[in-house]
Amino acid sequence: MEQIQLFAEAGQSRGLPKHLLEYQPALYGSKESDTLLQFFINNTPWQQTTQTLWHKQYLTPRLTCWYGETDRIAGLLPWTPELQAIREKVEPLAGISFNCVLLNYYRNGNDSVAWHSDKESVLGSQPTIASVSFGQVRSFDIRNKHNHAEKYSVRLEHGSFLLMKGSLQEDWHHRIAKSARPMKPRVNLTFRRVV
Ligand SMILES: O=C(O)CCC(=O)C(=O)O
Ligand SMILES: [Fe+2]
Repeated sequence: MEQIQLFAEAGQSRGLPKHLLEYQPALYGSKESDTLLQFFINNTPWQQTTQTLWHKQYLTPRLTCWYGETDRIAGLLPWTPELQAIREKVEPLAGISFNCVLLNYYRNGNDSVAWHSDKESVLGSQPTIASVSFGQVRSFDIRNKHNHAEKYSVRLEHGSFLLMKGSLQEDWHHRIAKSARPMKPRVNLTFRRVV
């Protein structure tokens, strides 16, 4: 029997469930990825929101910004040419169209996103989400909600593409963990379709 491979050095761990995640390392070449990383860092009106945990408010440990064109979410900024271009590149790979995108800015290893799934009702059941990453390679971990021992990790490289689909949001949690090692900035874009 094959053993689950955890935390591969780069790219996707062996045995990554293909019906849940599709990984493509170089959607963008490294020069273009450098330009896009700097562009998004410098030209996005980043916000640090708050989260409530056990009746106490905490700053979300990363910066975020929403863009798109749906009435179902308030306060979306209009698409920019740069985001439109990326959207047009990922839509054929995803096989669906997207109407909003969440930008995440992880400034260093202390920035993170805790275990969660993206299963807001506005995304419908079994949403397909396209994720594009620029900058520091970070580990994207998934673990089965019903069996935490079942887990995988993908190292999301500069310019990479990851498609989340099927029952990923229903049956699995995902996260970008903090790192004790020094980490350079990373920007991630998750394209979603609000229905
Ligand atoms: O930064 C990432 O790769 C994941 C971000 C994420 O999970 C989200 O935006 O919901
Ligand atoms: Fe997520």
